[in-house]
Amino acid sequence: MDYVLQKKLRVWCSASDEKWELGQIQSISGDDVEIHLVNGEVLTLPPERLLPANPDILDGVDDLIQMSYLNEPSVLYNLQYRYSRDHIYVRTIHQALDCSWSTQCLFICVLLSLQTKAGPVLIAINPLKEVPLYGKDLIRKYRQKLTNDPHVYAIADIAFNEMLRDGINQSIIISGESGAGKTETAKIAMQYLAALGGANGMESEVLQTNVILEALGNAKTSRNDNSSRFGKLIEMHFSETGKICGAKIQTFLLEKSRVVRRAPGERSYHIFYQLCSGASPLHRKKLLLRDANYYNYLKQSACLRIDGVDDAKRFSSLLGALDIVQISGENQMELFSMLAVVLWLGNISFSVIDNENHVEVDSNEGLANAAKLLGCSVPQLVIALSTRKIQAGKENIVQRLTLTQALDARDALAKSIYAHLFDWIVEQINHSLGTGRQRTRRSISILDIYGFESFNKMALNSSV
Ligand SMILES: Nc1ncnc2c1ncn2[C@@H]1O[C@H](COP(=O)(O)OP(=O)(O)OP(=O)(O)O)[C@@H](O)[C@H]1O
Repeated sequence: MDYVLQKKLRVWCSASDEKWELGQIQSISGDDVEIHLVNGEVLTLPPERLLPANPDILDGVDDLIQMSYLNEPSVLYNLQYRYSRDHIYVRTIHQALDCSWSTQCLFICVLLSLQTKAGPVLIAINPLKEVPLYGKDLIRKYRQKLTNDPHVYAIADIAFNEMLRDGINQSIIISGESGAGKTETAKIAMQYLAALGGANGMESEVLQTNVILEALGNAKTSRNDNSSRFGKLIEMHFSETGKICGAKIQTFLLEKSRVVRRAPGERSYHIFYQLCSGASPLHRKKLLLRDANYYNYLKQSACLRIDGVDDAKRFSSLLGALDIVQISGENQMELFSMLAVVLWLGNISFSVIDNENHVEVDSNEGLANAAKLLGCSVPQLVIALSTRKIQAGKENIVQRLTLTQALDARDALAKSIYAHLFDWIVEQINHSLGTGRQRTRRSISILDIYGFESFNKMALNSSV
């Protein structure tokens, strides 16, 4: 900073705690530094409120390491400079990731290609609009090294080449706040790897898994219309020649409570709305299906639609993806009927029958349809939802549940069915993608998970 003061260079001024302003030092008198801001204002501040700014020749550099000063305002200015020109990617290295600014930038994803140590890092700022940065032509350019611009493709390319060259598995970690663009970024990386390793149709199977996982594991939240409510690790396996020969998906921490409860304005998992609006008349009849607004679990948060999203169309894409991933027609029907069970469970109600708040199950359509789809009798479901068995000595005593307990039991059953369904579909996908059949020791894993936004708590070297 002494040098900057001496030479009267450009500085960042922190006049208030929230905002940094760019200016040029005009004069120094004791502890007072007079700065002319870019907007014409003149400020007088002590040196500790100033940080050195980079010369304007470095405005918008595509690698943060090229910057002379790597302080918070300089980095944020660089990101904003590039972002306003639709350059949403910036390269850096993990040592340069300073938690003071990285946790403050809302829309940031970081990709790491790890071998035994942390590899290159890419910062992506969500454009929240279509940008002309993707597609076959660009994939070819990155593949043929015709461009060196920072990009997810470049990161995937490094991972791919290192895997092939050294025969060592690679990992790409994607981190960022909700809505930062993690899932989209993971898909872009997968598309690049699929284009490189495409051979026998396995690549389209791998890509279609996203459609299925998003239908079952994503939902509209207040921050993101397509928020992943689970974490996932996708392992793509390659042959010695770099062809995709299998994949394995691991999922973590599905938000089960969303099935039965959520904040107003948010939705449950997309698949429920897709099923209700897209199922064929035959499916509707078999599944005893009604419209989404008929189901308590869906209508409670007063949000049945997402602007610009056609749930029926998405359902037809889902059916296509289930076929491509080779989920049999029978298994698809099992999946849909269990989803219908969950919906009907939410319509089951209870009546208090005594002054101790004990209940009996109301005999309604929800009860009859849930029992029918579950393949049990109505009395069996009534017992399961309104009573519990307690062992007293050698005897089993059956106790009626109170209203709160019965509602909890019903919701717990719905959540448990959904969570098992989610795990089951992932198992089916893994089976179809040939997990474990070939151990090639060549894989690229892509981790897309929320909750790693705080880089000061994240040990990059140990997180894979
Ligand atoms: N590269 C991109 N180009 C265009 N739009 C994008 C891009 N990345 C993200 N988006 C937009 O931002 C939205 C949110 O992105 P995404 O769902 O990937 O965020 P996320 O970090 O995975 O959020 P969550 O943690 O809630 O799942 C996307 O639905 C898409 O509209």
